[in-house]
Amino acid sequence: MASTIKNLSDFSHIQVADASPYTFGIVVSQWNANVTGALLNGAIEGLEKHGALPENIDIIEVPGSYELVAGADIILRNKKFDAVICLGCVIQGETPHFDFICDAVAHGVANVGLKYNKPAIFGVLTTTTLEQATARAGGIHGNKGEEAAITAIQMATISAKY
Ligand SMILES: Nc1c(NC[C@H](O)[C@H](O)[C@H](O)CO)[nH]c(=O)[nH]c1=O
Ligand SMILES: CC(=O)[C@@H](O)COP(=O)(O)O
Repeated sequence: MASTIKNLSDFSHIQVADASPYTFGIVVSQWNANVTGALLNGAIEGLEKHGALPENIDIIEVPGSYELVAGADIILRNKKFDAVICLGCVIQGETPHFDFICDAVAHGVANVGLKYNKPAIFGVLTTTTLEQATARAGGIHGNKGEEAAITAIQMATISAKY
């Protein structure tokens, strides 16, 4: 398995840019709040560790991961963030509902970034178990929220150059 015993959030191999010039929007879903709360903490820590100013980080909550796209659209329509981070946790149940949500959110986040010409980062866990989710929200496999924050910084830096 690709992620077996690996910390997926190890960024020691890259030079992360200075985040202080940039503004960030974070949209976080309330479903599986224990997990998404840990993702949010990881994202905030990741941004501030690399210089992002607390006053340059706006956070909004939405009900579920499906609403992350609408939330990102709303904040991008009202404020020119340098990047938006979408954080959620979708855990598979008994029906294909999981597949529809994950597909809609993945494509929706990509499309909202293109719509506003801003980096929109997909920081959504899509797991078959709660244990897999917690392992990726500050557990043995790192923190997907921190990963999303680093990605947002790097993409905001690239976007600012072109
Ligand atoms: N089952 C999960 C959901 N379901 C709710 C949807 O995201 C959405 O809010 C609803 O379909 C109304 O539009 N959401 C998650 O974030 N995680 C889940 O595991
Ligand atoms: C991902 C979901 O919406 C999931 O929690 C729904 O569970 P189920 O497929 O058993 O209805």
